[in-house]
Amino acid sequence: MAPITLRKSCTIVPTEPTWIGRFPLAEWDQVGTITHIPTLYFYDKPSESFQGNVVETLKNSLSRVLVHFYPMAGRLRWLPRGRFELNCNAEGVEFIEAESEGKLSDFKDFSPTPEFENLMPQVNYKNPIETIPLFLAQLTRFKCGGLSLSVNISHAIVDGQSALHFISEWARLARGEPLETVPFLDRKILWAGEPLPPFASPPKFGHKEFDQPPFLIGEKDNVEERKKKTIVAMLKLSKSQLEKLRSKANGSKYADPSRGFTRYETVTGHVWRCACKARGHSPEQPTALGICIDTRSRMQPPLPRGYFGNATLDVVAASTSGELISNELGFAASLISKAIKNVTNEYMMIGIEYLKNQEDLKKFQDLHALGSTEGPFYGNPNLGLVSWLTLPMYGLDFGWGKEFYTGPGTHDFDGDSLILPDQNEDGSVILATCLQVAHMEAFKKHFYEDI
Ligand SMILES: COc1cc(/C=C/C(=O)SCCNC(=O)CCNC(=O)[C@H](O)C(C)(C)COP(=O)(O)OP(=O)(O)OC[C@H]2O[C@@H](n3cnc4c(N)ncnc43)[C@H](O)[C@@H]2OP(=O)(O)O)ccc1O
Repeated sequence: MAPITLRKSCTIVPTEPTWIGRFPLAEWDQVGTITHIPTLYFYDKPSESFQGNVVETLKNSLSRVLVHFYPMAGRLRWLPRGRFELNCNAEGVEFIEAESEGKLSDFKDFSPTPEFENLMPQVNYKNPIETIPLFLAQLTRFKCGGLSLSVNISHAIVDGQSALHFISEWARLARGEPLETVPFLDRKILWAGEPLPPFASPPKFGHKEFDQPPFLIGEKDNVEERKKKTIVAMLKLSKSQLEKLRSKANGSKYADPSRGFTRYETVTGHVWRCACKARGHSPEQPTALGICIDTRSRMQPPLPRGYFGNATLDVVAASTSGELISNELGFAASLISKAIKNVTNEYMMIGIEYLKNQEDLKKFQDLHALGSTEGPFYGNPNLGLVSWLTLPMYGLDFGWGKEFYTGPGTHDFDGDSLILPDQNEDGSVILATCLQVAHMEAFKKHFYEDI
């Protein structure tokens, strides 16, 4: 791919004074992925009808949106016992301008490749955490007049729902529209920095997600698996392939006829089985599947509209490869469905209480990007499949039209997978999966042949 030249980098601060001070974070902010998550938006050359200056439009609206979302302009600060808090100090976010000699058509299918790295603002985690911006954006202009906008947002501050809330309000302000949903900033609603209310009766703990996920039989840790070379594939399932899989799952004795399996349960069950087959596990191999749940509507009472933070919880479905493969698809889907149903208000509160009582949170933090060998690992023999099916992913219009392609940035950790709706809105879905190179071809074969 043609080289990309970084032209300018600047710090954007809120356009008005914002609240300054210590901002306690919730337990869910401080566990799981605490590094940045990149996403990329590609735009055709802005049409003549767009009168403004692209860079100035982006920068001005960014500084205005930061007034409402001022935590994004702050910095993290480590606390004792593997905890951290936010310092709301309005130090700002980073905005980078770059140029490419290439054309957008050089990207064949926009599958994340190592070249994507140059389109994304990089974060150096070797720098002290207090110096790292929580939001970075890079605008790259291509020779053909097309643009890419990549944003890289700290998962320690927000989950997918809140990240997309922030970005879409940024775009609204850029278009000259008012804010649609004022962010709800107070994380005390999730007991950030505060004790939980007492439980009415002694809580029953059944949280498998805090256990170490299984290792490959014969290995005493996951060190070797973490070192294996990985590759990403974007695999499309058409509407008819989805329907075929769903009727297969719903036709099984494990299906609940009153409800049927959802797309997520069906596809995730299928992916889990295919991964076990492709990895060539022995039948007794234990395997865990990580499921990310948005708790906003599951909490009692539900979290306020616009809750801005991390409100997701990871839960686990567990089985053995032999059980998953020898049983029909409905079996895998039913394990996923049960793990999700298990998440009641009490379950979530017990989980938060458990984290509050931990001596150190480091072992629950996924510091992949730091090359750490600690933190949960959902690579072989496990898998993590996050749904982006209902995230408002598409249609980011800053005034020169919607993007023609949006996608996740690079992710190169074995087992990390996402399922997202196809941008064409034709009822198909895309699985973005990262597996070991040694397993990917067999996985693809099963993924399509076992439908
Ligand atoms: C930091 O910067 C970032 C971050 C990110 C991204 C970060 C993340 O990945 S955080 C995690 C994002 N994902 C979630 O939060 C998961 C949300 N989904 C759930 O919690 C789901 O409930 C589930 C646990 C995955 C289970 O899903 P499902 O089996 O589909 O069951 P239901 O949710 O009950 O749905 C049933 C049925 O209803 C449809 N539906 C539900 N909600 C909606 C909706 N809002 N709109 C339309 N339809 C909805 C659902 O699709 C189901 O129907 P099907 O036909 O699909 O069966 C990124 C970028 C950054 O910068």
